[in-house]
Amino acid sequence: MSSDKLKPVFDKLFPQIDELKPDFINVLKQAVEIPAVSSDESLRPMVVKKAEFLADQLKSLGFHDIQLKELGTQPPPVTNPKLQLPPVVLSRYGNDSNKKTVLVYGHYDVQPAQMEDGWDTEPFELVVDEATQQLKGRGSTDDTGPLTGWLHIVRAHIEAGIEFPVNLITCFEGMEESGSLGLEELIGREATGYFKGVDAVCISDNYWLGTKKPVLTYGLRGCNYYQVTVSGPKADLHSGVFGGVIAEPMVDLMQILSSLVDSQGKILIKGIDEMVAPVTEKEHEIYKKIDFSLEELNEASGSNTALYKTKEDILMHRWRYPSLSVHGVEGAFYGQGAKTVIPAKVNGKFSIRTVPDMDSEKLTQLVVDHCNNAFKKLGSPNTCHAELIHDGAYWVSDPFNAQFTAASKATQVVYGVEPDLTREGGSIPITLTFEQQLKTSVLLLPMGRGDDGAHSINEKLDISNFINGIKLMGAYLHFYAASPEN
Ligand SMILES: C[C@H](N)C(=O)N[C@@H](Cc1c[nH]cn1)C(=O)O
Ligand SMILES: [Zn+2]
Ligand SMILES: [Zn+2]
Repeated sequence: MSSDKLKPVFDKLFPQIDELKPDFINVLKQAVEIPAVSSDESLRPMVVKKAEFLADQLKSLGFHDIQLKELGTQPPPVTNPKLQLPPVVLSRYGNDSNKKTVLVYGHYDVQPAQMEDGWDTEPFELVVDEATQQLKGRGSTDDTGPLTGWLHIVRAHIEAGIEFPVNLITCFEGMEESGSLGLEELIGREATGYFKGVDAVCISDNYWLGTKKPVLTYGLRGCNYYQVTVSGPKADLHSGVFGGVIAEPMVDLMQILSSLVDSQGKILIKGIDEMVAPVTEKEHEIYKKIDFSLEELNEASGSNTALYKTKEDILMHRWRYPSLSVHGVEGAFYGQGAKTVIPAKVNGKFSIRTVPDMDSEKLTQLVVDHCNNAFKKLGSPNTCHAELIHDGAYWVSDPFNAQFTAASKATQVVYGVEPDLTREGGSIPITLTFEQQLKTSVLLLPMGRGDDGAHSINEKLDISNFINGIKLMGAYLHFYAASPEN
């Protein structure tokens, strides 16, 4: 359908969204205040509380068949073997057999955040910064802001008296930041149940490449997350008494971790490069068209530490090559001051972003063998164990199908430009499962910008991205509803 035919709808809908801005920000504020950190076992009740908050919101908007689906206990490694996974929030808005059905996925869990990390404001308080016109707080862009956008677009239709163009199903999970544990099985179970008849899946959980140009995303890297544990003495020890006398786990761990990747970002584990799909001639054309620069990367990272200088190299290393990042060490001294301790047991955490055609199981075998060999070479009397914590698949799709066409038209209406077609360096582990189990296409429709600081300190969402992002969701649903194909 042409934009002209939908103009009367947008002329009513968009001013309504503008008018509801304070209410939308208020709902986001309440949601951000719940510290739903999925990786912190002690905060699991908060993750559940946020699911209940969302269920209440959905109920008040008239969503029906709202279900908090339990996923059972969290599999190891976990401290509390009885720890329950947070529920998946399923709900429906509309049930008209003449309309298409769109499933929207988002995650209500967030990454950890503490003032000590260097935040300027309390991470679990949404700060409306009038000077910068930004919303600041953990989850503002990843993914509480975009997730609540789906609720807001329903509210705007109700208030404006506009018929909602599709049947909507929500699938909001609370474990995305921790590997989407349990969700794959739920989708398998519900493919012919709750999710029967889904025509398309839309996910708003990634970011524009830069800060100015909207994008639609057709690819994600996967993520295999590992921990390597080195254990020695029974308890932490005094380094004056035992230093130089016993083998230190932390020293062993540092050597294992430094054998994984070099300072140029080259992965040193043998056999990985051979699994990566070769670069094609045609591929180079894709990078040329993308609006991005080294300067934008430097601005977003707040540094001049880029490993690559050209746009093509940067994009290829973000999108189509694997990377290995070392995240941290559990069990080691990390606070201020000068504690003279020898940690007894340390877990090094690292992950590998995966790309076509890497095989997750084969990769894990290579990683475990590499860590065991690196440890063996040390001749240490300590013990070492390397294991996979979770894995999530990479995903690449066709960016010219009916959903992408609808979203491209919507972007032109809302932002006045044709979006760039991008891939994402991050991961949304469940994307491929939706595509395969529901046999539908998946569209990634990002709301925030590349400099939003997701997973970092001072995470923000520009108010204009929040409001235009909600308009974009609405326009996409209208264009998709009117498109002749699925
Ligand atoms: C892109 C998305 N918003 C996100 O942040 N995903 C996480 C998913 C993940 C995988 N393992 C742990 N978390 C990410 O890319 O890190
Ligand atoms: Zn996310
Ligand atoms: Zn995230």
